[in-house]
Amino acid sequence: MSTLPAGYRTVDVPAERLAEFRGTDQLAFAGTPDPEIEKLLPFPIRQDRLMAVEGPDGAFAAVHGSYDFVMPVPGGEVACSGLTWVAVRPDHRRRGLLTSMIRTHVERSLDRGEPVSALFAAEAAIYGRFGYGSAADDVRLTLPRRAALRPVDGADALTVHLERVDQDRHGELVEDLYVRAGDGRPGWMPRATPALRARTVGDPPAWRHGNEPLLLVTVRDGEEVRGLALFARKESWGESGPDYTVKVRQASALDPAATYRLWSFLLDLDLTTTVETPMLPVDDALLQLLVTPRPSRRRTADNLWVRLLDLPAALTARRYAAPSDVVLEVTDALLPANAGRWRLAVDASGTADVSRTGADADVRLDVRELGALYLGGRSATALAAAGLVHGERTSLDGLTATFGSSLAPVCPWVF
Ligand SMILES: CC(=O)SCCNC(=O)CCNC(=O)[C@H](O)C(C)(C)COP(=O)(O)OP(=O)(O)OC[C@H]1O[C@@H](n2cnc3c(N)ncnc32)[C@H](O)[C@@H]1OP(=O)(O)O
Repeated sequence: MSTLPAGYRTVDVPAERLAEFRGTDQLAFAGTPDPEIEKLLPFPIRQDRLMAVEGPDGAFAAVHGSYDFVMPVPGGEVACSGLTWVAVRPDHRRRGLLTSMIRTHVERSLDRGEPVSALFAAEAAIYGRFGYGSAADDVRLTLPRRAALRPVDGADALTVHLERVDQDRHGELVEDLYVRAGDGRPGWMPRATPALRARTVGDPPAWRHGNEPLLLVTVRDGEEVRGLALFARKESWGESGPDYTVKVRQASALDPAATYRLWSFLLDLDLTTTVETPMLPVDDALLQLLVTPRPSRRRTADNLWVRLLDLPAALTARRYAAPSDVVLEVTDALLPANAGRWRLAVDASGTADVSRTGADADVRLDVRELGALYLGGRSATALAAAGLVHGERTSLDGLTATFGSSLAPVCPWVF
């Protein structure tokens, strides 16, 4: 059902209108057209997953797209429609164009058999109204040079190698280490296409903001790469000498020794005084290794927002941490098929059976909060303390235990 004002219509985006799609996005985000970026980095979204809204003059007034991710979830994975490139021209905003695009997005995602959608929110206040719940946080640390790490056996035997990043040669290696280091962590989206991998290692001059060209450091056990980081230094000279900053784009390690070796290299580069980490999960090994876990600066932010589109398919796609037999009463203003009472029966193996029931509800919540719980990074008990979930304390604690994940969810790159 369209909510568009008169004169507007939803349209596909043919190849010949890709420049107009980009231009609409740039108008909304104050972006600058850059042919060099377009040459170096192929457009990352499949043509058939781009949509636009035409205004009364026939030009694009709003656009959006989605990635076809396979998102890790606790104990499994799920087809996930990664909403992105959402943009409404400033001269067409607050007329319901986003609201209409969200309807298009959820309908098309469901038609493709994608039970879940996820996104990064440009502004955190936008997406809750559409049933997206804040499902993960990330932390970024600013660390002083030589921040000490607790020692790890075996780290001294590892070697480090430094080279400039080569976009053509290094994409596969960087992605391979990234996926293996993720180790099934919920939300850890793979960069499955060549276009996304190109962005991971891409280094167009317009992205550098005064940094040197991107570097790759690998940590090796003999010839085997056990860890790597993408980073660049920013030159700066103060009154008392060099004051460079190390900006780390990605850091991936396969074991504690490689983690130690990688970060001890990044934390003690000559001429530098400050190291900025990439987005890290809230339980990242670096946070455990720091002798003084009080960085110069620690910023915690909302990471993935998750929306259940097909409730039973989404809930059965993941495994659960504890057996359960609970009745959930769910509200969903946008997708009534998800609303009502559902029995979530989890067996000893963590496998769920989800079915409609007429039984009394143990826990009442909106689909937004179910999305927040989905990746295992939120507590039903804590959400209830904020008045967002309702039920007896034993039911809430049980739900918290059932939905929990041993690894905190995060996606360490923005899509
Ligand atoms: C996943 C991503 O791609 S995130 C990127 C989102 N894009 C941007 O931030 C780019 C700049 N901004 C824009 O393009 C637009 O202003 C958008 C997409 C944020 C909103 O588009 P609009 O067409 O104006 O939204 P629409 O008119 O459908 O508003 C729906 C509701 O959301 C609210 N809303 C919209 N944007 C915001 C916001 N930034 N903060 C808080 N509320 C918002 C509206 O007030 C409205 O509320 P109501 O239903 O109570 O009246």
